[in-house]
Amino acid sequence: MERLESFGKLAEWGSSALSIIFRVSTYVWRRIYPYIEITFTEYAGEHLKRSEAYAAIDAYLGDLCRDTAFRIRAMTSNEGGDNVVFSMDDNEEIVVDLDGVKVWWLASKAVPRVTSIYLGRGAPPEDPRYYRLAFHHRHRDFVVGHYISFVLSKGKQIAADQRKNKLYTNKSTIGCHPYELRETLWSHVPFEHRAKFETLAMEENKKRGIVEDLDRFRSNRDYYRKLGKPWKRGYLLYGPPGTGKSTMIAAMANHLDYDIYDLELTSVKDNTDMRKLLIETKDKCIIVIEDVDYMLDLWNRRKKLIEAQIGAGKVKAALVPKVSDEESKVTLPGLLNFIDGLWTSCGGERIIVLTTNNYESLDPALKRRGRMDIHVEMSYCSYEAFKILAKNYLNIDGHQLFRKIKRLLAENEVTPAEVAEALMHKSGDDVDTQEVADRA
Ligand SMILES: Nc1ncnc2c1ncn2[C@@H]1O[C@H](COP(=O)(O)OP(=O)(O)OP(=O)(O)O)[C@@H](O)[C@H]1O
Repeated sequence: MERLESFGKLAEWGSSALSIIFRVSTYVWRRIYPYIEITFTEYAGEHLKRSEAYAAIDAYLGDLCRDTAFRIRAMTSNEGGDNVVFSMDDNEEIVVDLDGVKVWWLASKAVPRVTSIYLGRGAPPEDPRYYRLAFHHRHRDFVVGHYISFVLSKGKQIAADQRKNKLYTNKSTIGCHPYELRETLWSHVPFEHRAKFETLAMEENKKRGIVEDLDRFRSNRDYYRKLGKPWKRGYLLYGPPGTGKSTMIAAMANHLDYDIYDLELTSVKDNTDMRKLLIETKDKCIIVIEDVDYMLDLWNRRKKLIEAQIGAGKVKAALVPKVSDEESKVTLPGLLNFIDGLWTSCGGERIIVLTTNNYESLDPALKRRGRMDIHVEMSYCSYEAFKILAKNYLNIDGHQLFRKIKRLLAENEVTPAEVAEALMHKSGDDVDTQEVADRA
């Protein structure tokens, strides 16, 4: 017993002695080498939120880890699987030599004093990880004035290069018990569509107008804030099948570097679930509802049927047959509310795109400006659009047959999809103009 006690005391003295040695050596080290230390926990750059600044530093340091292989501790593969993302491990240190200016980066983690279990919903607790940057005080101006902003912009660029946009689709909520526990209402895959505005077959001035509108929208955060309006924009794309509506959405997402949420309305149980889906979307995204006329058509037919039954005295209003549990009960007012109601103010930088093959049949309430700000007609293939497709598929700017094709396109209605198909796997010498015309 006595032995144990003396052993305990010895251990206690040992740890106090170690702590004193550590403090003295730190003090002496600081006297010899007076350095400044910045802790990046609450850092926010001029135009960056805390999380964005942290992500940028993370990416910058991860990239440095890539060059110094012996420092790689944590490796995570992103969802594409073909791009390995490196990051610093806790308590790991990286020394960066910037042409004679030495800086030390240290990754650390705040250990909570009290152990707690987080059971809440919504945002998880703050990330306890943080970075420390140390440097000699004579480099203060360089580090604070130049290096940090360099790290933020470089890190942002690296993160953008690494990041793959995602294509989300909603899981069906029809037939689910209201209390069924679900991790998320959306599932996603990497978005691989390579469509760009440059390769989109469309009149040049129309295309330029859309690109300028998107760029204006993206940079207008303060403008929307000043007006007190939700930072969102509605696009209505209409035209016959195969004129490039889906291709245009992909080009928009690639241009803005946004994720796509492809909302399948027929899988949404009711308006409440639609609101839940909206709340789960992240900022900087395009929410797409394709073939909205199909859904509206369903509602109209259901409404007419019920009205006819009431009119014929077959049923009383109170006894209107219930919609089957297998069908979506989303309504037009629910959709309108989804697009511009209160719920859209829960996030920012969102674009809503509706597509339809039947513009005329759409309810005027859905088409009204302010709700759908930009209406874009995707039309049959013009000669100008054909030249873009010829460049895409055959890499040619002109050909002896172009004049004939111009005439044929003016006389026939051919979709860009049909032209694209005719040009596929052809070389510049065997373009079958008759095939283009035959498809009309
Ligand atoms: N304007 C276009 N520019 C370039 N390619 C196009 C264009 N329109 C169609 N295509 C080609 O045709 C294919 C089908 O087009 P897309 O799916 O974008 O048409 P859509 O209008 O969305 O059709 P739907 O109404 O049937 O959904 C695309 O994969 C693309 O290769």
